[in-house]
Amino acid sequence: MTTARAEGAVPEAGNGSGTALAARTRALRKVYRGTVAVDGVDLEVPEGAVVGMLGPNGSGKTTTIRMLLGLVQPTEGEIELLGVPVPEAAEQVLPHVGALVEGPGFHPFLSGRDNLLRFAAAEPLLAGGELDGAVSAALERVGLAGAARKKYRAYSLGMKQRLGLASALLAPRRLVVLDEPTNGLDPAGTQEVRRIIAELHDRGVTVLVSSHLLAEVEATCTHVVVLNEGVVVAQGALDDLLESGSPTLLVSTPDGPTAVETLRDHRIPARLAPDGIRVDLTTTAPAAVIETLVRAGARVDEARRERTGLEEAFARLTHDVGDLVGELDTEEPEAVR
Ligand SMILES: Nc1ncnc2c1ncn2[C@@H]1O[C@H](COP(=O)(O)OP(=O)(O)OP(=O)(O)O)[C@@H](O)[C@H]1O
Repeated sequence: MTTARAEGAVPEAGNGSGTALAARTRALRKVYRGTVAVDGVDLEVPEGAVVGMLGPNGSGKTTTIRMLLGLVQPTEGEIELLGVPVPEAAEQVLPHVGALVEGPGFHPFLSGRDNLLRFAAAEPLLAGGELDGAVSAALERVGLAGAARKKYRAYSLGMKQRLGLASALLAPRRLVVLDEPTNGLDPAGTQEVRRIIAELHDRGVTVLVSSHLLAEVEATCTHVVVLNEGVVVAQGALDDLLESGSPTLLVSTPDGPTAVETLRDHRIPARLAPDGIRVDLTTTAPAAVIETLVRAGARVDEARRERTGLEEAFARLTHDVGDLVGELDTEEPEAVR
């Protein structure tokens, strides 16, 4: 992780706890007319980290992010941004926080550039003489310089998303919060978001990014927080999460169902995978798995050890697919969005 200094001025208060956190919540809860959206979330976003927020639909990601930014009032709980409590000190801290959330309120009949100029004028960290330069730099950074004079209503979904990103980057930030930043972007746009996140990270800016794209999170984030039904089911360094799963052996075989049944008979947990079967190696060595299968007459085309992928860890934590070591489900695992 980088130790580079963050952009911009440092807010006066620090959290004084030793481990600096750019954002943290305690027992954060939100209930919407009987629906518990967020249920006691203790979030920790270390300074300088790129934290990916993952979770199935409706798990509370957007609600958590909107509470952090003061856009939704919590039912209960505490929030600190950059070491100071919000909403109490929101005015002091929010200028240091850039955000991309749904519905940023751009004017449809103004150009992208003029929309950004309006936003820039409201940035306490930008002086009047800096507005033009800040807007040009932000447009350049998100690849919109060529379409800066086009009306917002003529923008494609991807261009609108880029403009939202540009508004998050208008002023120097210490924390940037991005809710689904790659929504509506083509592969090139997705690549650019990845580059922008890496660039922010290099400058020491903390990034909190929600995403459904597990591969994206695996490629860009240093830390992960996984939400399920409004509850944090895992958080910490990405590498720790990836290492926490059981080692598995991926066996390519045309005899999947029989192979799984055979292994179960030998008390070796396994389940069907799209490309063969996945076998839990917690208590069994790969050689014993292969020998058991071959003896039972199952064809083994290939066998290789797998590092636990984020998708596997995510599925395990949110129970979106059959539990590898639990009751065997011979149906295809449900796809993870
Ligand atoms: N304004 C609202 N009024 C009522 N219920 C809401 C509101 N916003 C969210 N919810 C409910 O709160 C729960 C969490 O929603 P939230 O949008 O935070 O989840 P999410 O993880 O961001 O989902 P997605 O991945 O689909 O965007 C859901 O059950 C949702 O229906």
